[in-house]
Amino acid sequence: MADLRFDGRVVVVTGAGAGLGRAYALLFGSRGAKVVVNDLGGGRHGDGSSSKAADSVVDEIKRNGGIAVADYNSVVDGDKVIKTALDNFGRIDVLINNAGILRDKSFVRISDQDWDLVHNVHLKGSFKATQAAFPVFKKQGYGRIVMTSSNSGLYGNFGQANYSAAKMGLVGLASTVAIEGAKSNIHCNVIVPTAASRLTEDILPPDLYAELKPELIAPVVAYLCHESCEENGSIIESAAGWAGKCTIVRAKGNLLRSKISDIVTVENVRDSWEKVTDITGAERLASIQEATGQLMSDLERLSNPTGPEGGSDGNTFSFTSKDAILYALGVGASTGATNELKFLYENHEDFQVLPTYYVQPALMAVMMSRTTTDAVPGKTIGLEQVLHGEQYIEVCGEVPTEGNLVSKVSVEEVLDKGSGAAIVSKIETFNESGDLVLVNQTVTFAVKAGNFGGPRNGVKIIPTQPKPNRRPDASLSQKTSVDQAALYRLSGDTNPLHIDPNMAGIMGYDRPILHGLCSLGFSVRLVLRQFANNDATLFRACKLRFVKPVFPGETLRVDMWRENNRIHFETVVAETGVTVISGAYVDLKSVMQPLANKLSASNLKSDAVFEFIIDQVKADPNKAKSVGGVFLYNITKDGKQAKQWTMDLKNAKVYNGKPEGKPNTTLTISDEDFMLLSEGKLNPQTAFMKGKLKVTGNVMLAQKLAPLLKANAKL
Ligand SMILES: CCCCCCC[C@@H](O)CC(=O)SCCNC(=O)CCNC(=O)[C@H](O)C(C)(C)COP(=O)(O)OP(=O)(O)OC[C@H]1O[C@@H](n2cnc3c(N)ncnc32)[C@H](O)[C@@H]1OP(=O)(O)O
Repeated sequence: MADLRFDGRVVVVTGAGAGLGRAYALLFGSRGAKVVVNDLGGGRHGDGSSSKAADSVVDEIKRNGGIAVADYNSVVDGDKVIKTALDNFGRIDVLINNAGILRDKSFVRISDQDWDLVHNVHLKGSFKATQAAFPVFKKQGYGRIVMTSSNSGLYGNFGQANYSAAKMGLVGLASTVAIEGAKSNIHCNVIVPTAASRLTEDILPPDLYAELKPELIAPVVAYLCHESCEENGSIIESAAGWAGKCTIVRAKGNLLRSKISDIVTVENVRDSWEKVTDITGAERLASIQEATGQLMSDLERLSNPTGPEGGSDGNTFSFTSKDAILYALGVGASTGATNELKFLYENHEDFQVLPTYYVQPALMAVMMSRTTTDAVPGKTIGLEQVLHGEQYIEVCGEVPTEGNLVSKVSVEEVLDKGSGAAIVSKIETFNESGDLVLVNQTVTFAVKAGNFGGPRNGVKIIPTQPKPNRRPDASLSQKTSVDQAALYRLSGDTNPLHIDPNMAGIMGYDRPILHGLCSLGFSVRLVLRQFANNDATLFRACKLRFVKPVFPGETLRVDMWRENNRIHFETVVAETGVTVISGAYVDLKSVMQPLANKLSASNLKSDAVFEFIIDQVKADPNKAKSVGGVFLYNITKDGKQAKQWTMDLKNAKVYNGKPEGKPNTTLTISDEDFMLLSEGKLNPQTAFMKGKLKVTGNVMLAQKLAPLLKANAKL
């Protein structure tokens, strides 16, 4: 590989008259850089000044065929140092803040002057020079900065309180400069050298001192400043031909209270101290956002202390009909929609819980246990990095419409997906008699938790299924509300990602995203509407993958394909055309047949209440005068009694008598009668009997329908 060169680059090294600074300057000079050799030429305690030190290094560089100029300014006037570079070479690419002095004294003996001088040279000097160079770097979209810290700063050292404080200050300065510069390709790192220099000559033992040649550290600093080096915001320690990255780690720690309403007592702290200070499994946090995210995670856990870690009653999920109704509202059920009142009114003769509500006990159990957060080896997964990846739910027993359910969570496998980890959890849920009634499988996608060496493909994960290769058999759309997530979260998933713009920002979204389970609830409900006449008892199972986020306010279009009792579906955001749920299906116990099939002789002989869909008329938003509606009739086995009917007359206000229908089917009615129908003042059966509502086109439909309705009318 080619040598790493700095041709055309201008490098400023402060304190370059001797020691490390000199070694840096010589190395950069020998690699083609134009070097500004800054040195005030003072003593190591910050006294005096002379041009000698800088001049001799400049001479040395020149003797070796390099290009260099001397600068004698104090770094406290950092802008002047940078000006020297600009005046002589017209640019600056690299700044090494290296200048330093010592004023060692035991802590109580440090005078204000000792403190100020040390801080001025190390911390303020680095600030001034960097601040002067920064706009130039920003303008040219390139810059490399090195701050010089010390083990004395990282760990403390007797007699160096002023120096330690300044050196640790440089770490903070570099961390923020690194963040602010990143988008302009400005990198800022910290070097922690241990070298033989005039600052260390009487501190280190002589034989060790001899081994600590600055020339062994200079290549590390030079590499950090090369355009090919991507390191940014790091602390690199180097000495005697060794280098390693230093980092600050945080213990797993411990919650000091059980729930949000508790206070923290001194005794709580004492009792937790062992866990607070146990650094087993300690982690490096990548950013302040990660720290905030984990804090939010903890607050979440304190606010919902139902799990074993929260400290109360395991994975018991208690719910009433009110909770199920709140959920139904959260996933878009409406009293204005055909046959959905039963999901919203506890006194309805056929009150039902939407089957997807039964993912709630599973999700709550997963969120409240540590099984997911601790699933990836060597990492603790924070709430700020989890997305709902996939979901499977199967109703395998009698689930009550209110009561208690107990769930058991186990992690089945953890998949290494590169960009993240997919944590596959199985949740079995039991009713109060101990019978297994639900099986859920949740795939949690932990962003940036991949590459841990785990398997990529699972054996236990329930697979998604590709959609059939044809146009959808049916599509239904529904717009979510801008407050959809605000409403949905009241059902239990209070993850701030869905309501708090800050949390959304931490996860890289410009606004909060909708709960995956809310999109799932909308989608499955529309499948049930299309193929199960909204009968939740026909639901058996469902599987899907969340492939892209949904934002509250977007319209969900559910495209459906029927293959026997399996309804494949895909959910797309209508406004953008982006697929948000894929590989999905709902398995029904049986599918409500289209009218023509339903009217077959064998069905009529059935003892069961006979239900059928007369026809489905799709609303066409592009045609203001079309009508959307589902005509639903329930007729007893002998076909005599019309038990119930409903018309969904959405978009009907401008109806002109000729709605769009399925091919070959036209429903005809006058404007006036249509309005009466929509207001519930005219019964559809009466309308049909009186010839006010005509079904034409679909001959079979019309022919089979007429005698039935006539028979009813005679009653
Ligand atoms: C502890 C508490 C538990 C908490 C549970 C959840 C709590 C809730 O409050 C959280 C939510 O509701 S979040 C909202 C719903 N979810 C979403 O919006 C996620 C949408 N999906 C995405 O953005 C991407 O798929 C994304 C980001 C997930 C992946 O995208 P990429 O990183 O670009 O991955 P990609 O390159 O497409 O694929 C890489 C490998 O990963 C697999 N994969 C992709 N999406 C997946 C998904 N959704 N689930 C599972 N695996 C997924 C790919 O198949 C690929 O693997 P392979 O190459 O082996 O096929």
